[in-house]
This record gives sequence, C-alpha cells and structure tokens, in this order.
Amino acid sequence: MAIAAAISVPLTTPSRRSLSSFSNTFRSYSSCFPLQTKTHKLISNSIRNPSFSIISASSMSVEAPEKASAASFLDRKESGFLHFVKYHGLGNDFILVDNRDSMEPRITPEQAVKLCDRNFGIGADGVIFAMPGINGTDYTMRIFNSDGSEPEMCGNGVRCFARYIAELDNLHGKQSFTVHTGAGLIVPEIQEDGKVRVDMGEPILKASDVPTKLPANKADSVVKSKLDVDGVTWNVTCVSMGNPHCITFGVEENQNLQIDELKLAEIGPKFENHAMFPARTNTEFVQVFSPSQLKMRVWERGAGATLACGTGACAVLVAAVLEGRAERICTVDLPGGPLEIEWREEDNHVYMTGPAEVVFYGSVSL
Ligand SMILES: N[C@@H](CCC[C@H](N)C(=O)O)C(=O)O
Repeated sequence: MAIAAAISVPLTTPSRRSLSSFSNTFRSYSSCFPLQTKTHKLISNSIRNPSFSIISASSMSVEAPEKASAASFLDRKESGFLHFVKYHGLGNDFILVDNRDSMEPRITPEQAVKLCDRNFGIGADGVIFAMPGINGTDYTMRIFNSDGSEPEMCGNGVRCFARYIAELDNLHGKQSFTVHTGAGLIVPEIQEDGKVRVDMGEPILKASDVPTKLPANKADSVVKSKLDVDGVTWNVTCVSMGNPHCITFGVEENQNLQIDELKLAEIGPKFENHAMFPARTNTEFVQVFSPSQLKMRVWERGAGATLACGTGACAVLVAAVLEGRAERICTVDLPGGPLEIEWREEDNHVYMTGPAEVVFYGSVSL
C-alpha cells in the first residue's frame, strides 16, 4: 500500500472516465512512495525523490508537494479548498479539519458523507473539526460519522485530535489539553512515547441517560439484561461514555462468545436500530480471555464495522467490571490493535491509552 502526501479531489460525483484516470494516476503516483506511518518522513522522502512529477487528470489531480513540509501544508488557507490531515487510531480513521476560526463546521454533514466514502471520496470513519474552546476549555471537538450523523464523542478521534492540535500549534513532548465535546470535558495528554492517554470522564449508567428503553435492573442501570434480537435472546449491559453503547458477552444459553465467528454486518444493524435504543447504539461483542484481557469487535452507530472504537473499549471495560468478568485495569484487543483501559475507583473516571498516527495530508476542492 502507498499513500500520497497531497491530494486534490473535487467534491462532486466524478464521471466514469475521470474516475478511471484518477485510479490510474493514483496507482502511478502510489508506486513512487511506500507506506510510512510518519507523514513527516513521507513528505521529506517525496521532496527528495527526483522521479516524482505532477500528474493531473481532467477533473482530479494529484499534485507534487515539492516545496511542501508538514508545517507549510498546515498553514494553507486558499479559499474553495478544504485542507485536511487524515489520522487513524488503531485503524479507526478520521479526516481532521482546522476549524479554529469558527464554531460553524467548515463542511456540511452531506459533504462529510461524500468525503468519508471509501470509493468515491477520501475514505474515513468520520470527519473531526478542531474548534475554539468554550466554557474555559482550550478547544472544542465536533465530529460527523461517515453517515453524516453527529455523535457526542469519539475516543480514538480525541487521541487523533490531540496529536493534530500539537501539530497545528507546533508543540513537542508531553502536552495536555482540555477539550469540550458533546460528552462534556475530555482531557487528552500526549505522552513522551507519542501515545495519548485520555481522561474520558465518568461512565453514564442510568438507563434513561444512556439512553435505552430496557428496564433498569441494577440500581438505575441495565446490567446483563435480556435483549431479543430477531428471536435470539442476548445478554446486554448498557453504558454511555457520552455516546451510547450496548455490550454483550453472549447469548442467554452461551456466555462465551466466539467473536471471530460473528456475522457482524448482519447482526450489527439489528442492534444499532433496535427499538430499545431511541438514539440508536454502538454495539460491542466481547470475548473474555482473562480478567485483564478482553477482545472485542464493534458495530458503530453511523459508521458500521470499524477496526477500533475508543469509547467502545471504555464501555466494554465498565460492563465487564459490572458483570464481574474483569478487573478495573485491562487490555482491550480490537481488530486494529490494543487499548489500555482503566476504570479508576477513586474518581470513577475511565482512562484510555493508545496510539494516534498521521496517514496523509490532503486538499479537496469544495
Ligand atoms: N469510533 C469512535 C466512536 C465514534 C462515534 C460513534 N460512531 C457514535 O455514533 O457514537 C470512538 O473511537 O469512540
């Protein structure tokens, strides 16, 4: 696989012809540059690579960043273009947009859907906007899912957000920010090793606040309750990390789910749109390997099957503790890799630690 350092793509439906020239163009461009996870390296390689040339098709073009650097790219402000950086957290990928001069997202939900499309757009699980802080916070983070809906929070996204802010503001080493989100105050901290540790706040367990219509069975919360999905009875626990999650360790008669065998694309939408979840739901299917080692697959509200979900991993640990299956500090393995999660008894906050990486820098004409 190879990636481009700067891509320009118009945000209109491309013709068959321009699409094929784009894919040819992209292939020839791609062959110049092997995948590197650090885009700084990629840009400097492309600057040094003498075989690199400007290639353009009728309605789409891939352009050479001959004089580009990460910093100069981030400074670009031409009107009519959206400059972005694509990041991922364990394969959960996002288009990050510098929106620090306005509280109005630079693009509409409909445009986000087009940009997130993996065939006709850039390809991503969501678009994240870095906005001015409110209520005394340093920044505000908003996000559109790939279906254009707006969730309250995104765990992998906030780690990418922290790394993006550090890059925009040219910050190095250990850094911490306060971020206003739809889930309230979130505090990411970039560590010396580049990973991001996030104070995700307190989990919400009250059934009506998750929200779920399932009746509360443990204080105000829904723990190991029965949920009928197409005639099959699942045991579920409902947790909100600002956004809603339904966590299951198995069906009524078998609590040892073999998650690799699940037909996620078939079962996922049935949970997402179940009548018991008035705001739809994210769903995590979990296998317990030991009290400190969990493995999950996720079907995300508004994004489908993703390689990782940070809020999901936090919700999974909370559910596992509530069901007596795990300790308060766990490694949660996701298809894209592991996250370290702690639900701390002293402050009732959940802490998540994991990576966030640049994929590439790009521009799209609006
Ligand atoms: N992938 C995210 C969650 C993104 C939001 C979710 N799809 C929702 O609608 O709640 C994460 O890492 O937390």
